[in-house]
Amino acid sequence: MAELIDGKSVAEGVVRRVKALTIELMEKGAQKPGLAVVIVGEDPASQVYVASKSRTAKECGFHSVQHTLPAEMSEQELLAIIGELNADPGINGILVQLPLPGHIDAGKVIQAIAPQKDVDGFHFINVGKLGTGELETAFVPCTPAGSMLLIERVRGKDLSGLNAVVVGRSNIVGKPMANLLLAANCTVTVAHSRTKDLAALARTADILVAAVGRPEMVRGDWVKPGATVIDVGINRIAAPEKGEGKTRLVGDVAYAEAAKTAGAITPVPGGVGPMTIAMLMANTLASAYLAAGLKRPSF
Ligand SMILES: Nc1nc(=O)c2c([nH]1)NC[C@@H]1CN(c3ccc(C(=O)N[C@@H](CCC(=O)O)C(=O)O)cc3)C=[N+]21
Repeated sequence: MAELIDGKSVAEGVVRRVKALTIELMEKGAQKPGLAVVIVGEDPASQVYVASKSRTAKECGFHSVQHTLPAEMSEQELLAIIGELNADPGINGILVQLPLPGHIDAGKVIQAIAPQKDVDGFHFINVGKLGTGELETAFVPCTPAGSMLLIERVRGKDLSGLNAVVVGRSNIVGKPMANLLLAANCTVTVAHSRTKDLAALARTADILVAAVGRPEMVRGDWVKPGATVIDVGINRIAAPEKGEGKTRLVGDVAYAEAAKTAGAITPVPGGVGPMTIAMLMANTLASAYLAAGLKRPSF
């Protein structure tokens, strides 16, 4: 049976360290790290995540502001708010919750965020830094950054020569994940919906990352014995066994099957999800350290 990778507990450790480093920063005379979370519209799932981000920011000792804006607001109004946050010296990190309503160009909004406050790591400057290995000053997207910390817990920091297969090629997870694994000396393959014989490819992976958004797509017989399996998916599916109208969360990996063969595997919930929020705090802290002219702490 695979080792269960406890993302919740690793995330709690990251938050504890952020909290301690926030105190150290303030002892040096700098101001509190400030995080602004912007949410447009009333999507209930988004509301839950945003509330959790604001709560964790407070727990870290941050200055935390939340802008909850009406779904009908114009792109221009949103860009004006981003401009104000860019200019506000009390704010080190800006996160605009995605998805945005259809009449707002998300790409335009993301590129309007000052790169040094882009704690999601979605701005071209940060994408380019990750792609060229400028990891000292890049902001790395939170989900792949958190996944990488979990992989390092199992396999150490140098992943030289390991085969990594990333299933999914999104800008938010798959591509940055592939770049991080490459920077750690893995041999990386990025698979997607057009990949031929995905199961056979997955079976070559010492590190298998599933980030496709398809419930339980990765089956037990896709997993190489001893592999480290990172399940990025969070899918809510019907759970009639729990009662009529009930739902449950599952990942992109069929957990019970995969856990028989894997060496280590992340659960859903309690795996990558909590790490995403913890790394948002770590990125905001890093931004505050850099703004104060200090070396950014590593995680
Ligand atoms: N600009 C932007 N940045 C994001 O990072 C971002 C976003 N937009 N939009 C939405 C997604 C989603 N996301 C999650 C964060 C934590 C959990 C999490 O903590 N999940 C828990 C449980 C969740 C539950 O019970 O519903 C877990 O996996 O254990 C999930 C999802 C960040 N996102």
